[in-house]
Amino acid sequence: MPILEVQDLSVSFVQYTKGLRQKKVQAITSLDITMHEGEILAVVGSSGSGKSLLAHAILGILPSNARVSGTINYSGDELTPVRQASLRGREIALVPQSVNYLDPLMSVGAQVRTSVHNDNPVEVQKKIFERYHLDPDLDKKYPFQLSGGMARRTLVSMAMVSGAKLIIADEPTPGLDSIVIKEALSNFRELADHGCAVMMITHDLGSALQIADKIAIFYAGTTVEVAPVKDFFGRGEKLRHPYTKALWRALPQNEFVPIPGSQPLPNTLPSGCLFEPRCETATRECSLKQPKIQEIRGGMVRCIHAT
Ligand SMILES: Nc1ncnc2c1ncn2[C@@H]1O[C@H](COP(=O)(O)OP(=O)(O)OP(=O)(O)O)[C@@H](O)[C@H]1O
Ligand code: NI
Repeated sequence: MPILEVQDLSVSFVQYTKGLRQKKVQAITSLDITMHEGEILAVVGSSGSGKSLLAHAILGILPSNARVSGTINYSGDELTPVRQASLRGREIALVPQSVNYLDPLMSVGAQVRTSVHNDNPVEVQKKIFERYHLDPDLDKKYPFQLSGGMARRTLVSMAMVSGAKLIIADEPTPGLDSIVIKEALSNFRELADHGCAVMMITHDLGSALQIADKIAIFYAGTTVEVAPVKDFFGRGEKLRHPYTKALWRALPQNEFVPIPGSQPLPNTLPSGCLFEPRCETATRECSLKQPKIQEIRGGMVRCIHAT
């Protein structure tokens, strides 16, 4: 049974423009994702593709003006707002993208200790401080006294000690030095090898391929492909979606050619396939309606021409 199953998730925002006129911003459209225990799934997509919103939808921390539809199941049962509140920080932990999520009024050590649920908080906090090269003196300091890197290491520590079964790490490593990044990534691998499911959100396909088992490619608020890491080789012959192939070929170690054009904005989405305006292999049919996600060769893809 999957630990997490997101089906047909859509998230939109109503914005008021001049004269109280309403405008709908469709940030996530019909998004599907499945995760299993012991698995690291990397969610890869460019800025604005909906990665953080997916994380916030799973944790139940979307802003109040968000309109949500679709279902999210955790361990076989629906994640209702009540369940989200009771599982948050315990069974489901977030490493947030912004360091502003630290509580400004609580000392750093206390924040890490309150994240420990199944063990001795004082000992666990000491150990994790050592592991992430956080000075013992930081215990009594407050978030505003930390550098950006220290704050980020604190956030990663909090998820690591939580004992969560599902960890969602939203861009956990920017600004960290390479030793700490390696430590954090090997920690995620260790947790996954002990049965935890880890969702690793990043815009960097190259680093995602180094640690994940599966890659979900996001584009303009939906999953265009979910592929096992082993499919990323050569010229991308095994990949299923034109956007995934283009991203793979755009890596510096491959052809290093950028993809022309840009991702559509949430308030001007095309009515057909969201990638159609930039797709070299698009046909007229592609512009008519958004293709459904389908299973092909052990992966998922949203393209009518995929084989
Ligand atoms: N509160 C909000 N009101 C209106 N639009 C929003 C709101 N929050 C997010 N959006 C829009 O939803 C889209 C997806 O945002 P999201 O933060 O999930 O992107 P992301 O993939 O995490 O990007 P990044 O890599 O920059 O963190 C963006 O276009 C953003 O402008
Ligand atoms: Ni984000």
